[in-house]
Amino acid sequence: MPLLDVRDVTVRFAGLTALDGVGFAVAPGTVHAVIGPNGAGKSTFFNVLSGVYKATSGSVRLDGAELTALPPHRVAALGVARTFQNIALSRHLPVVDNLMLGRHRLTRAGFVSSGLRLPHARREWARHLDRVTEIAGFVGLGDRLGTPVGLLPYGVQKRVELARALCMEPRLLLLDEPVAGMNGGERLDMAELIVAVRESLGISVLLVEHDMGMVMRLADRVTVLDFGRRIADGTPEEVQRDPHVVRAYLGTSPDQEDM
Ligand SMILES: Nc1ncnc2c1ncn2[C@@H]1O[C@H](COP(=O)(O)OP(=O)(O)OP(=O)(O)O)[C@@H](O)[C@H]1O
Repeated sequence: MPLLDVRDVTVRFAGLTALDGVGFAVAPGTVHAVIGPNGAGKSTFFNVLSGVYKATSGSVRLDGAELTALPPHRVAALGVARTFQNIALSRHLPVVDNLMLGRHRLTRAGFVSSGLRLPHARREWARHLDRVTEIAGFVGLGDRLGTPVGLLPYGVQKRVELARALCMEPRLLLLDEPVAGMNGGERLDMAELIVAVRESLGISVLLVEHDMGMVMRLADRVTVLDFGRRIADGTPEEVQRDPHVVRAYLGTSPDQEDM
């Protein structure tokens, strides 16, 4: 059974069909990319998956559970965590606080609101801090826990965002343009980290990305959207050869073009 099963999803905004009957499946333990030219519907799709937009019709299931009508916090509780195109972190807070906020939905005592007055809240906080420290080490932020996020280089901030999503202990991680705005070295580091997330943690990754080199290297499977429709779905090699895809990208070969 696929981890994520997307069927016939349509999203209409007053007069405009942003997604038109899109379907595909994400297998457990894989990296799956969604690509497409500007305006193809990729962000809309991510917003449907994370509960920010409601699909006009169609269904999205995670391990059989229907996500389609759920608000974002319920989708997150079922195990879908996401990062954003533009960094969405508290810049003045240290890395550790940003990561602890990522754990909030997992807390029973609600250590943030209880202000650590109760012993069981303090114990729970310590347990979460251990796990946050472990995750920070995993993404290479072990020595940055006390640094305010705003003082970190851009590429490192993107890692903090990914770490915060991991702190939610997701089964599926949605990455919205994880290497946008990064330099070459930062891109390679991020690619390595995404592979590690899949291989060491066994978490499935669904990413939207414009950097074709990255997509072709990383993804096990690629779904291509154009004008809200799915025009191709397959391995990176299959998709690169697909004439619909080549045409959608204005006749250029996808592996030659940073779209
Ligand atoms: N909230 C909204 N209200 C109205 N139209 C919207 C809304 N969000 C997206 N759209 C429209 O839906 C279409 C798909 O947009 P979307 O942002 O999903 O594409 P995209 O593939 O993510 O593009 P890009 O690569 O430029 O980020 C576009 O025509 C866009 O203008």
